Amino acid sequence: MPILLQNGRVVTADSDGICDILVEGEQIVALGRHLPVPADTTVLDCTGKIVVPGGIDPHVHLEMPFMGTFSSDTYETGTRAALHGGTTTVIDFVLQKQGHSLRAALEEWQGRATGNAVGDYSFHLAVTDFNENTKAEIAEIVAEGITSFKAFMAYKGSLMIDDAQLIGLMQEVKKHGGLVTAHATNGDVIDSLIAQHRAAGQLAPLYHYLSQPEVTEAEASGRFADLANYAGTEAYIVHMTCEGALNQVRHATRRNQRVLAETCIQYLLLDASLYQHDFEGAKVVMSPPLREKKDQTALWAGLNQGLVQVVGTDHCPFLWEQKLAGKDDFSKIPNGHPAVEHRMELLFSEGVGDGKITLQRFVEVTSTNAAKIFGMFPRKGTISIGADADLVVIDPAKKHVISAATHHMNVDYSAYEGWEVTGKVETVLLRGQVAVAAGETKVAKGYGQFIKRSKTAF
Ligand SMILES: NC(=O)NCCC(=O)O
Ligand SMILES: [Zn+2]
Ligand SMILES: [Zn+2]
Repeated sequence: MPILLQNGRVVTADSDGICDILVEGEQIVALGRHLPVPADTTVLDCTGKIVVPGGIDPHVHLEMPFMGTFSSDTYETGTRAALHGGTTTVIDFVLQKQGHSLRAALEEWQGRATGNAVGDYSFHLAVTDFNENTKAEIAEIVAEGITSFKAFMAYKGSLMIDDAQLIGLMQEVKKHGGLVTAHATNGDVIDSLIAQHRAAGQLAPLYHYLSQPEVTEAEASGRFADLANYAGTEAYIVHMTCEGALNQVRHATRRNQRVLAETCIQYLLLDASLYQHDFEGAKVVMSPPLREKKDQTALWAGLNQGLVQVVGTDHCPFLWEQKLAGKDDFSKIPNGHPAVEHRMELLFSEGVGDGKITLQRFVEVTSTNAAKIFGMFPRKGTISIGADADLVVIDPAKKHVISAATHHMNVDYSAYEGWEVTGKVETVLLRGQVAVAAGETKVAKGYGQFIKRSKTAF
């Protein structure tokens, strides 16, 4: 049955105006003022509402085996929570196990996702062991629509690759038209600082933060950019937190190099003062850690300067009970925090509402740029005829309070507990189906599809 979204303020990365949107099947079939209403059409009155493209969060970890446990959102709970916050597509990281193949890891992740996802999803492939066998697998992975790869420059012994592997990965991925992304922090220096703090009996969450000073991220970001420049590849830095790392991107642009950057909602809104609160700080133990106010200012500016193209979440929730594994030693606290549900509402409220970014920038950094960078545009990331009808209707004036008691993520706390935000995701369409309306999920487990991506870069 067709759906007509009538009279909303429809905002894309390059347009903004009152418009009707007609949806038939999975796609948008017409756009315009006062569109005729075909028989049997469901009409959604969007007067006074803002309609934006479905959000894309290119950085999530669902049911990820990590630090001796699994992140607590499954494909079902995580993609459902994402939909409630207007994120219709997520890109998760498949992690190769060192000594094993990329294929084995991909099959493991497909087993968790297939038939379970509520919202759409895709995969990046994290190469944790680049060798001749892995190298030979890259071409077929790209051909299957997994066109982005990740290097961890930290987490030695489980995920980290060294610079020799990194340059090899860049060269191979380049051959096949893919994109290399990196968790760009200096793992060796971090491990050394962790060891120093532990030896001194400094075991509280604060020392997680102090083990990853800004220089560890700035140095690795610069090294990643330099190696990509040598290899002649584009580079994408995930979860950038600080001014020092951003300056490395700025430096790269001066030699006309394309280094793309993603920050995450928490780095724009939360800061390192949260680590002072004894073990409570474990809720926001993540890598890299939260930083300082001056870094938040630099990141907001980076969004407006076009140096930071994407706001993701690095959604990687752990239940409080899981966090307690590090009660007596910060290095055992599972790293990560929950955010996938609130990225868009938080950025709308604190970014657009507070005048830090425009509404069109909001659309770019929550959806369009990720669709372009990761090869999903114009199927995803915009509102145009022929695009997937992934649409988010926002009531811009509605206030609501974030709480673990009401969120949909499978985690028993929120870093944003009690925050009042202005602007509420009211209705969400995913591929032509109403997926969320008035706080209820309208699509079932299994509705979410794997999205095969093209090689198209930004
Ligand atoms: N970020 C984090 O703390 N956990 C997830 C793994 C990663 O992205 O580094
Ligand atoms: Zn990371
Ligand atoms: Zn991550």
